[in-house]
Amino acid sequence: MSSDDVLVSCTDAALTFGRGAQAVVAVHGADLTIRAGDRLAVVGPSGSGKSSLLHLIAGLEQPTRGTVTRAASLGPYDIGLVFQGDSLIPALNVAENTALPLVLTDRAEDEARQTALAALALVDAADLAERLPEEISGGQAQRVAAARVLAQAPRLILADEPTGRLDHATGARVLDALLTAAGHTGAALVVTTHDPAVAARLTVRRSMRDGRLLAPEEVS
Ligand SMILES: Nc1ncnc2c1ncn2[C@@H]1O[C@H](COP(=O)(O)OP(=O)(O)OP(=O)(O)O)[C@@H](O)[C@H]1O
Repeated sequence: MSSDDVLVSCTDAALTFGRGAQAVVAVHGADLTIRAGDRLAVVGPSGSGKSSLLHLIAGLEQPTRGTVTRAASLGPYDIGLVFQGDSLIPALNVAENTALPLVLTDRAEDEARQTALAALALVDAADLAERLPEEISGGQAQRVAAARVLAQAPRLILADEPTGRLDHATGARVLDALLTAAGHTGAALVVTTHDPAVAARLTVRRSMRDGRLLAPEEVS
């Protein structure tokens, strides 16, 4: 695989919150290369640093040591985020939220809506299209966030515990949808999870323990 395929590379990338006695090292020098088509699970218990690592990869946090380099060709809309917490815009309904990345990149409104509805159907959320975020549950919001990234068709999908608040069957469906979307576009997919069954669906697994990213465990 040529170096052209490298989307993000982390070299000894560390992230520390706070200073002195209060300092929390969320990520100790992590080395990681993400290439087009990669399917990576970052597995670890709560507090092990998985979200912090994703934030470094996404550029939402700057490393306090080491480097995180993103390919020059990777624009902001080439990275799709499915993150924990409220990421939907309260004043927009579910269909509008899902279509937002497309509208922001100047896609025609009709086309954006059709793409959004198709993406919502893929995660079994088509019936939520006209509801406002305050009218859906946390688990449903997680599915909508997944649909939004499917509609966006980015080159790198970063999903932070995308199945965390979902029952097993719905979680599997969301993961199916993310894998299908990544397969269609050749995007790289990075999923954090504490669930070994979710991790087993991805090609490479890396464990995090106390902020340390362990060596890759590749599976065929
Ligand atoms: N903004 C912050 N300020 C201070 N400490 C933080 C901050 N964000 C995370 N941390 C700390 O960094 C460590 C790693 O947190 P992180 O959220 O990355 O773990 P995680 O593995 O994603 O956990 P979870 O699965 O519960 O989301 C934890 O000790 C956490 O308390």
